[in-house]
Amino acid sequence: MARYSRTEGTIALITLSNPPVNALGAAVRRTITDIMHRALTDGEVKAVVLCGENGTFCAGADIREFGKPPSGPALVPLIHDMEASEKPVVAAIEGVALGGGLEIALGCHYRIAHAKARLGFPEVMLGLIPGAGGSQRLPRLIGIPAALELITTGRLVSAQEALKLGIVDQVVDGNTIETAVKFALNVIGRPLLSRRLSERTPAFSVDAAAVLEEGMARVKQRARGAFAPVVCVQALRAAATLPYSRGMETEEQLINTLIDSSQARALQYCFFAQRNARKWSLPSGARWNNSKPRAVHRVGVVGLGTMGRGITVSLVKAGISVVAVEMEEKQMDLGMRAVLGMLERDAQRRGDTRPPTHLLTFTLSLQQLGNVDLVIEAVFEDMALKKCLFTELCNVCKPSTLLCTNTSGLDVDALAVVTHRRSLVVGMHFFAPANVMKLLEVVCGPHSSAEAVATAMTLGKRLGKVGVVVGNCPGFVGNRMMKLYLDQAYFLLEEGAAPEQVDQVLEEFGFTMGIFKVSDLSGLDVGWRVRKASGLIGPDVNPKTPSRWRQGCRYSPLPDLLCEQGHLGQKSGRGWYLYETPGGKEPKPDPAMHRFLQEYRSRYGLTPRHVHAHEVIERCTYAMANEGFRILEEGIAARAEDIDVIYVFGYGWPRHRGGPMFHAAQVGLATVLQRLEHYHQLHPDVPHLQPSPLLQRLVEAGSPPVHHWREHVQHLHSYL
Ligand SMILES: CC(C)(COP(=O)(O)OP(=O)(O)OC[C@H]1O[C@@H](n2cnc3c(N)ncnc32)[C@H](O)[C@@H]1OP(=O)(O)O)[C@@H](O)C(=O)NCCC(=O)NCCSC(=O)CC(=O)CCCCCCCCCCCCC(=O)O
Ligand SMILES: NC(=O)C1=CN([C@@H]2O[C@H](COP(=O)(O)OP(=O)(O)OC[C@H]3O[C@@H](n4cnc5c(N)ncnc54)[C@H](O)[C@@H]3O)[C@@H](O)[C@H]2O)C=CC1
Repeated sequence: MARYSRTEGTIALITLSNPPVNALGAAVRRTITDIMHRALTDGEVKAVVLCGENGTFCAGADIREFGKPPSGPALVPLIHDMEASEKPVVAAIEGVALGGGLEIALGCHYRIAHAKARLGFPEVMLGLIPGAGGSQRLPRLIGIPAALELITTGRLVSAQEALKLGIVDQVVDGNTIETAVKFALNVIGRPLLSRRLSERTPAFSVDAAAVLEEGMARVKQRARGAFAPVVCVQALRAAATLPYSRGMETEEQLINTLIDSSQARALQYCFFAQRNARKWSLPSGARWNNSKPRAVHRVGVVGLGTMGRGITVSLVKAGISVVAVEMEEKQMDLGMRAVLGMLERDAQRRGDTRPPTHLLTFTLSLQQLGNVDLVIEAVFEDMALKKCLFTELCNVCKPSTLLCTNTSGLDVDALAVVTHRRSLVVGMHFFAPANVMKLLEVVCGPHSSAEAVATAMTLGKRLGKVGVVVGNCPGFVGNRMMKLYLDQAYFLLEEGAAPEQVDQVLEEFGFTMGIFKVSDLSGLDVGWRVRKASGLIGPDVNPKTPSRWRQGCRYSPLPDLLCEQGHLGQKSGRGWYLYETPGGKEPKPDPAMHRFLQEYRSRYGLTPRHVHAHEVIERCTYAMANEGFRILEEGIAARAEDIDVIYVFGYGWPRHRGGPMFHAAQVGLATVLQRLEHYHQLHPDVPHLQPSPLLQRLVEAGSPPVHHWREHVQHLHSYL
């Protein structure tokens, strides 16, 4: 919990000890409070050094305790007593000093940090503000503008940046604790008044008022409905305008508005869901912690289009050699320029003079893949083409090479069976732009070996991705749910809504972008090709089939009609919205689209009605969650948390709403069930609105918490 020892005769050394990150659980707070008191009252002790065990100072509050009844002493009195002491207290910061950990360090009179340490207030990412004086002390130390930026974004700073900002007094490369002890010996007896941050007054100028006002406007715009960033600005305003003691009262009032909020719960859920996603397991019993990944030094990327380029950039940035293969000269040239441009811009941003281009080889010949450890295929979404390629790759690559596909929804097993190395085939489904988006679905089929899954997950981690292992089915998890979301959005247009109305509601809910803007951005032709390939449109459709009916259920031909007219989205200057030029980025509501929708509705005898915002949200999000329950039941996702991680990191789902499954739980499963029943009654030709059996069973079981849903899956399936 925390250890007390004496060194150099007069120095008390207090070591936090709560692996893995020395989080400040109740027991730790109790111990540290007791031993700090002992150190501060022991006449023989002249100074105190506070450090953490195993190279980590402290990652802040124990997040697992949030939401439970409070126990143990609070941090505020401990920090206050420490700061008020006449004995110098020195923080020796290694690893991280985050949240409550940094608040303790700010209560110390001096801070010495190791060169590799990182410091920050990530509370906002958990739906909170620094609640143990951090919002009042940091601005007194580094000024309002810098504190505003750090607290509202949760950004961590390096030791070097912390030194520049004035958060730490010294950065060391060697032994931090020894340096801190020497430092403490040196400062014994010096006056401490100016070292007590609570005694300082932040200069509140007209400038600071403007900074806070601008900060509030910026934060509100970026927050997408999240409360915590806004409350952070309010806390900083208190720091700037009130004496310290009143500022502390305000901080307490403000954190109390957040601590039990549904947003804080959702964000804290996301924190653990993201970490739990790494803990995959397969039906064979293979797991993340008993499966050895293969070493990957050299990767082949086949296809240098939109996805191949981003994947190549991610790999090179992680220091991995890439052999990029295209099928024709012109595409290779375009791809090569795009990749080099992205790397150049990235190097400039980071202040590097040269991008790591020595890691790149561009070629038109698959033969150059003989020596790669892993291939990522990113050619057109065409099964016949991919099968040919996999057969060829099998002949060209060494027998141990893993063959991965970036398909967005095709059958990974069907590709595995054309190879002589089925166990070495997995999906590595990146999201566009692949060098930016964090999500990686690792698609595991019945043949995929644990080693292949472990290698793909480990490679994803090296690339800075959040990997989630999913089973193989059309669209996997993300795109399978996305299809139903899109269907609902099209149906809402048929029934009377406009694209910009649907998007506005979704953006107010917190999505990064409305679904129609996303569709314009990705290109309407992407889905068009998929629908053609799956026989929903094209020559295979019986000419007697009604236009709004396919495969036994309601179908909307709206996107097909737009594609036929060449309205493909941003790239063609027109899609669901109008753009100034082809390639334009600014969507404008399109009067021609409104006329088109009117004509469409009258052609099919649809009477338009006013669609309420709550209906947009309910139909889109409950349809997604309902499919999520089916996905869980089929074992395509192992946990509801995994589905949520996929939506938060790959589809712009608002993190402060936790993901579609968590959202359903927060709304109440009984309500979701009842609303789905209602919508299904109104639209019996839309089978996916029919409540899934798992949802019904969960409601019958009294709506258990998300972590217990898996226990209600009737037949644990063989996928995951
Ligand atoms: C620390 C990291 C940067 C490490 O990253 P990495 O090396 O990549 O490892 P991870 O896989 O992320 O983590 C390893 C392992 O540790 C677990 N873990 C990490 N951090 C925490 C944590 N803070 N609490 C619990 N567990 C943690 C993680 O889950 C992993 O576990 P595993 O999956 O089982 O392996 C990185 O982890 C990170 O960024 N962590 C989060 C840091 C963070 O957000 N800190 C801020 C926390 S909030 C805070 O500190 C606020 C306060 O302290 C203010 C206190 C007042 C607020 C009032 C609250 C009321 C509480 C009740 C009593 C009142 C007490 C009082 O008033 O004082
Ligand atoms: N675009 C997107 O948003 C996403 C696409 N995907 C998937 O990624 C894959 C690639 O998609 P995009 O990059 O969008 O396609 P794209 O059309 O932009 O690029 C495909 C590239 O593959 C090249 N190619 C085709 N056959 C080849 C061959 N035999 N050998 C070498 N190169 C060949 C083409 O010349 C082209 O440059 C598809 O399977 C797609 O479903 C996955 C996630 C998102």
